[in-house]
Amino acid sequence: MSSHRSEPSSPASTSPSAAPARPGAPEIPATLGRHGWTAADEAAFAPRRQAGLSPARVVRRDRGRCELITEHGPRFAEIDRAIPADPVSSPCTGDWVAVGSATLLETATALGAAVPDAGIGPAGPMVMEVLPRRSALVRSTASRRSTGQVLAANVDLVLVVAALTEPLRPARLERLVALAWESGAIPLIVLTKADLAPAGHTTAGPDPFWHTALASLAPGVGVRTVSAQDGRGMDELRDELAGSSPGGRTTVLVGPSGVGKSTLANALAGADRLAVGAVRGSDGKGRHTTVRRELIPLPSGGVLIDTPGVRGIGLWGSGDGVDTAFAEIVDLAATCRFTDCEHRTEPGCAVLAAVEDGTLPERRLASYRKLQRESRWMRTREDARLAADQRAQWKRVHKEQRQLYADRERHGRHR
Ligand SMILES: Nc1nc2c(ncn2[C@@H]2O[C@H](COP(=O)(O)OP(=O)(O)OP(=O)(O)O)[C@@H](O)[C@H]2O)c(=O)[nH]1
Ligand SMILES: [Zn+2]
Repeated sequence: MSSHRSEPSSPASTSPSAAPARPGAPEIPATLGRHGWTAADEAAFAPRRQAGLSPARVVRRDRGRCELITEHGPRFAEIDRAIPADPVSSPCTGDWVAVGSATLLETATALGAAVPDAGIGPAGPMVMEVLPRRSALVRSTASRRSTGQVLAANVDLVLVVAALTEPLRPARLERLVALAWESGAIPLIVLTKADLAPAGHTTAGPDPFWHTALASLAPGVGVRTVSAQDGRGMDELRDELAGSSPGGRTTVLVGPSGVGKSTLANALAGADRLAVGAVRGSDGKGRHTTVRRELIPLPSGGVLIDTPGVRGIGLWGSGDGVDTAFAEIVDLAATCRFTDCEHRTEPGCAVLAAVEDGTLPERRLASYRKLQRESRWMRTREDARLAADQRAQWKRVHKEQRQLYADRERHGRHR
């Protein structure tokens, strides 16, 4: 339902040649440049190139293989067995990977008769290495067997989406913002459906009530007010996503159902997102069927990652389930010598003893600590006095909101 009129032209997305680079900087393959690959990345990759590898970005992860954007366009690739298969180490959407060639025989063995149709070609690509991530959105799992699942990698910007037509939900927003910070990305709150919101929400910022509320629950976090319906705020948002660095930013959308994430993604991505079906490699050799676009280069610059897993991240639980999920550690901790034991260096620590004798996997303790940090952050935010202040604030905000809606209803839908 994109209704924006002007689509800022972007040389990076239309130029068939390599993206412009600083003098002396290595050339960047155009397809990769559109997906965020920079001259600095290329320079760092040089030794791997010399070893015959080439860079690619993971668009989608299927069970046994990946869909990649390579310098020759989209490709399916197998994953080398040397890469650990756990949900943290193995490639996920947004990862940059080093790709080598599998022999036809290996490919054929792995994929059977599907080889020619899958467009793998005579020597299909093989993901040999996941390059170091600069950020990772992780879904923590309560499962004892894993420490979490990486849902998206190398994300720069997390758009925490909320609709102005719904009451502000402080705890949820805080959790999503915390999650964004935790991932290594930068959160940006996007308030949608400004066309339906009370007067006072402008491109420059939300009305004073929301503004005060957001400033206290997400200090230092930018806020954008948009409407995909009438296009307001969209150009500013596009600029934000494009960023100022050559590769543009990689952005994800998070937030509950119905706040307008799909609508926003469509407005940002234009027709690109709707490209469903056969995609032909730029060399004309391979034919690929793209079921769903989950890593989308934006016409105005930057890359959008939009996967169902990422969208819903952080919407379950509230961080206080940590102790339930790690009940055995809580039990052990009850027998530590010191009641305020942090299980780090304290003498008589039952938790460390259990790690020592192998009954508690160290990984599990690390995971517990990570989640505890997150939930401690939440608790700080929920400090009693602050919470009371905030409650009063929300009451004012909601009252004001109701009043504005009521006025609007009375005076018709005009401003
Ligand atoms: N008036 C108005 N309606 C909007 C706007 N953005 C989204 N909507 C409507 O809000 C409803 C929900 O939007 P979606 O984009 O499907 O929301 P979503 O967050 O993607 O929801 P899920 O797909 O369930 O995650 C749809 O009916 C949209 O048409 C907006 O800016 N203005
Ligand atoms: Zn202890």
